[in-house]
Amino acid sequence: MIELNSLSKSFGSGRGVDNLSFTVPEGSIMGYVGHNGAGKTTTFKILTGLMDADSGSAKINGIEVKPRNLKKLKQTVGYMPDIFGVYDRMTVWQYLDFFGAAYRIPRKLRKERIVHALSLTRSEDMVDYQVASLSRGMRQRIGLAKTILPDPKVLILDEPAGGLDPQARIEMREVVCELKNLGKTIILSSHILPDLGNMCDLVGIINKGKMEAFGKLEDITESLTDKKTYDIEVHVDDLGRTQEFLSNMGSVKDIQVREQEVSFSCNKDEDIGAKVLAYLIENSIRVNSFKLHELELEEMFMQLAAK
Ligand SMILES: Nc1ncnc2c1ncn2[C@@H]1O[C@H](COP(=O)(O)OP(=O)(O)OP(=O)(O)O)[C@@H](O)[C@H]1O
Repeated sequence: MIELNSLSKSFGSGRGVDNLSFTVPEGSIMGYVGHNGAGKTTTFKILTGLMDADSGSAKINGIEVKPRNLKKLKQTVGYMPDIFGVYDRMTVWQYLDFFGAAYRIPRKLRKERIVHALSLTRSEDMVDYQVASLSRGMRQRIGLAKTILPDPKVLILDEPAGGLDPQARIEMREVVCELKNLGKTIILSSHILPDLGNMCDLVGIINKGKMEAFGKLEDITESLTDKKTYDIEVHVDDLGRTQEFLSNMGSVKDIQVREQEVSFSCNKDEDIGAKVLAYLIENSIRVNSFKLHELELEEMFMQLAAK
């Protein structure tokens, strides 16, 4: 479990983080979302003991984040920074073996751990590759393999999918979900917002050092909207009539027409979707699809960041 309690850090005139409090239960994934400079890396550096907070406190699996607990924290937390050094002249195996030794994993156990880390990150094929020759996606996977070598219970991953193409992002997401299935507690930051929506149990949206929203994605979405929006796809010849019917219905507002789609909104508490659909069908409108518009993480983020 990761617990932050009124954590603050400022850099002179710089912002850092301001009064952050949140809890990530054991075995869950939290997605940490924010623009560049929002305060994600600062949070991570404080949690991993690389930087001291000005005030507030934090605990990871019951261990207080304090300089005197640094050794215990290192055994509990694996941190993958957004930019990490790779030792270009080594092969992947040498690289992992080097870090395994640095983590003081006994030589006998090291081989087994490296094989396991390579298998979890689907990097077995790369063992003999020179680190210098790896693509960005491969490097990220090797970086993650290195992070999980000492088998930490908690993982803090700064932009693990940063700069990856869509296929590599999907693979990274699958690897992270597998780590969760092994019982790890994970915080990861990302700018790839839709990816986070699918995999995270909790989402935190940070803006200018302050947590603007934290919780389950559905709950954040719910709290952000005071209206419901429906998207209706109709036959192209029925667009005009659909618009006309909708504008004659009470409670319907914000009607918009785009290509083959018409959207409209109503108050959050009003349940008029079924009524509108029945009305359109009774009037021979050829409805291809009729659905409630889910607020995308991206849209939500833009709303909060615009504050
Ligand atoms: N060492 C430092 N000295 C001065 N200001 C800093 C320092 N580290 C961070 N900051 C400032 O604190 C704020 C938060 O930075 P941080 O790196 O935590 O953001 P971030 O959300 O991780 O951004 P990115 O996505 O670009 O990594 C920024 O305004 C940054 O300029």
